Amino acid sequence: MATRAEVTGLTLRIPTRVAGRPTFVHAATDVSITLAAGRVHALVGESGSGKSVLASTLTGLLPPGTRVSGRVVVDGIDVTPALGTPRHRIWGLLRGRVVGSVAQSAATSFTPTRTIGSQLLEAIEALGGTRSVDELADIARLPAWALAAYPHELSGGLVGRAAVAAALAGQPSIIVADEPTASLDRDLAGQVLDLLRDQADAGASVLLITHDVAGLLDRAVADDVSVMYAGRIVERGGAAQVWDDPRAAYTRALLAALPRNGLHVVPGDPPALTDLAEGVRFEDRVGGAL
Ligand SMILES: Nc1ncnc2c1ncn2[C@@H]1O[C@H](COP(=O)(O)OP(=O)(O)OP(=O)(O)O)[C@@H](O)[C@H]1O
Repeated sequence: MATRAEVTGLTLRIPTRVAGRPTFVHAATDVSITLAAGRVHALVGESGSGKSVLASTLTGLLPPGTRVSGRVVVDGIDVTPALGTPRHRIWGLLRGRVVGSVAQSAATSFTPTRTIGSQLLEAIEALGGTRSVDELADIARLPAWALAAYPHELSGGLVGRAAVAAALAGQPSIIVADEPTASLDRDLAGQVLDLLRDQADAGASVLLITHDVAGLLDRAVADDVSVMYAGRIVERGGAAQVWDDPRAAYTRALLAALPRNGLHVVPGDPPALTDLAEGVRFEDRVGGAL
């Protein structure tokens, strides 16, 4: 199975200020993750655990001044030296063409005053894609009338599918989808997840960032799962193993919070990632509640 992207021992510290005092957000600590051809890798964890920042290393969009150690290889290219330089020419070659992004908020990723079809055409031309707008629409199961529509005329599900179509305009081999189902109901979310699954089945490597564990389970969409807590990967493995036999207390807590498992809300609050103590663990958060 070909490796499409590999993150190894990645630590990210984002400069920020708390009460006027300069400090760092511990967004990622010693993170390793592998994206392989033909597979959907789900990255799950509560809000603020560092999932989006980690994903932005694949597109070179880290916050300015982020301190980086570790290694990121995309499509065989070691992009580590370019991680802090969003305008580095390597990102112009990779963004959209090798790494396609499905935005967190699909609706706002389109210009409101232009039709979906014209924006897809523009993306294809800008990225030198060889698929036509109709082909993209076909892959994303967008009806023909949706191409002539303005973004606000489409339902959430259709905008979600249009966002997947846009991400595919440059025929990327890696697709990063950051909460692509965030504002969708269960059926519509399922349609978007199915599209991403189709892309993996056609050979792409998909990084699917979500806190919707129920949606992942319903569609059996993921092959691999990494669970992130406070900037660290606390569990990784094949989806069946992680869901059926979770090793980490945090994974068990996420699963117990699902309605089907009794809706046991994850106890306590996620830690702030500023001035995070070294080696902070979920077990410390819940104390004797486990
Ligand atoms: N530009 C930035 N400057 C300072 N801190 C940032 C910046 N971007 C993200 N962070 C911080 O990095 C940490 C991780 O954020 P991130 O968005 O990656 O979490 P997440 O797991 O994706 O959560 P969500 O699902 O809410 O997006 C948070 O503490 C966030 O406040």
